[in-house]
Amino acid sequence: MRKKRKGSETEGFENLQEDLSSCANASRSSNFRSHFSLEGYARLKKRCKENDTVDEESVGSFKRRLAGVATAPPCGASSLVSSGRGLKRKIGCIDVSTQTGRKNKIDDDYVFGPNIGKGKFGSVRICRSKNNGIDFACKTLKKGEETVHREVEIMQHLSGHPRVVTLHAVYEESDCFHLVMELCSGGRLIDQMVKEGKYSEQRAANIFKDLMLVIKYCHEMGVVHRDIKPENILLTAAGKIQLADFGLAMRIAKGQTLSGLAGSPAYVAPEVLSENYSEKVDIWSAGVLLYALLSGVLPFKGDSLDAIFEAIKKVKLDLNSGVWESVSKPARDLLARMLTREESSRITADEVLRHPWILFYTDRTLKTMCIKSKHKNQTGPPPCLQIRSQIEKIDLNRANREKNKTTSDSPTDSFSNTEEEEDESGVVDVLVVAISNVRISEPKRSRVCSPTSSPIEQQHSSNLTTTNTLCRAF
Ligand SMILES: Nc1ncnc2c1ncn2[C@@H]1O[C@H](COP(=O)(O)OP(=O)(O)OP(=O)(O)O)[C@@H](O)[C@H]1O
Repeated sequence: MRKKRKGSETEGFENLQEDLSSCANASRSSNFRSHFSLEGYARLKKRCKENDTVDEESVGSFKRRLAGVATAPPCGASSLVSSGRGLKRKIGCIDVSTQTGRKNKIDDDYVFGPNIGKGKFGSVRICRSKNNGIDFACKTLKKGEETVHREVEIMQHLSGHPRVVTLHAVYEESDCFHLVMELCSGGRLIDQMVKEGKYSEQRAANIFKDLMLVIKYCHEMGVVHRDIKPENILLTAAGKIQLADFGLAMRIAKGQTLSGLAGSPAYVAPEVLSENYSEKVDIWSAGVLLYALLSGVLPFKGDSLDAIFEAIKKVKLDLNSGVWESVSKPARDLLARMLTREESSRITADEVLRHPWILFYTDRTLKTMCIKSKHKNQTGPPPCLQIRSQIEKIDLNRANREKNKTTSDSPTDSFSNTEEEEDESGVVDVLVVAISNVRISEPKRSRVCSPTSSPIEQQHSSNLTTTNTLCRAF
């Protein structure tokens, strides 16, 4: 039987109504806002319960809070720690880092600059090292909630991976922690998505592969992030992603399940709503993000939290019509495998990374094909170049179609189906060539959707035309 662990994340958020209205407002300016607090919802639910059973609930919630602390394995105790980088980081875990901080005050070592972000638990400011003049981001977390201690500990545990925001130092004061982190000066992925709209498949796949590599790393290190969303994906100056905000992250051992309501509504997995879940929730959330990258809209929408949750539990997505007609079948196949409601059938991070769509669209695969083709003494351009130029042509055609759609007032000016179908079959052909040129492990059939027909058909039916005023799309 799986052990259950309860987080304390159902505590501490007062402003559900404020969250709701700010989300509604945000959805007017940018139809991709989706991230009002799930904790607020939990709190509201809890408050209703409290009216009936005040004493019982307060004792219960206190116990749950304690359980959240007590069950998080201490540094170095996780059974899931793989060798290498993570292990090295774990040796210098929170105590050592905090001790270093205790010798000096943060003002001795850094000069504070402007605020660059504000989160639930504190602010983020730029700070410049007095020692070497390098700029960092300093997140100051007020003590009190045990989630704060957990965030510091988990960042220590994970820091060192190239796609996790690096934690350089922790300074502890009587009432707060200062986390000195690598500065991600490229902003947040969400802002880029809002600005640029939907992404080409190649671009989406390259961003997404990096995200899945870091999610896989977290899971191997026994950590569930629980809040995967583009707001928490930062970009370096070079445009590479960095996973940030481990404020809701939890340690999890193999076979354990978690039970606290945590996450951001539009991205939350259905099993979180039943309060019994595992690290697979991150795969679902990443699937929601992939859907948004490829289509420009969020899959699960509603005018209230309850409506969003109903959609997450019940709506069958249609990946066959509308915007999806110009998205390749392998991309839709991957999405269907990630947005599978049955947790045990949902693909793992490793399987996502071995999916043909990821393998095909990421540069490494194209390079591999180039190297292979060199050895084959073929005449004419190597297949990788043919494929690359085909992809570029397809992306260009799509971009042109989109441009024409937005600049034209007349519906008759839109591109014909024939053109879209050509692109579609082009992509499929390209993938067939690619797949035949590289060795690809198929995701284990037993772990993915039901065996009868295409998982895409089984998973989805049209509901995307419903108009919502909240969290519509971006
Ligand atoms: N390392 C960093 N480099 C640059 N900006 C950062 C960095 N870390 C955080 N920020 C900025 O500060 C904001 C808030 O940070 P973060 O999400 O970690 O805080 P939080 O309190 O957990 O937020 P939330 O309320 O969204 O959960 C981010 O959205 C981002 O804009």
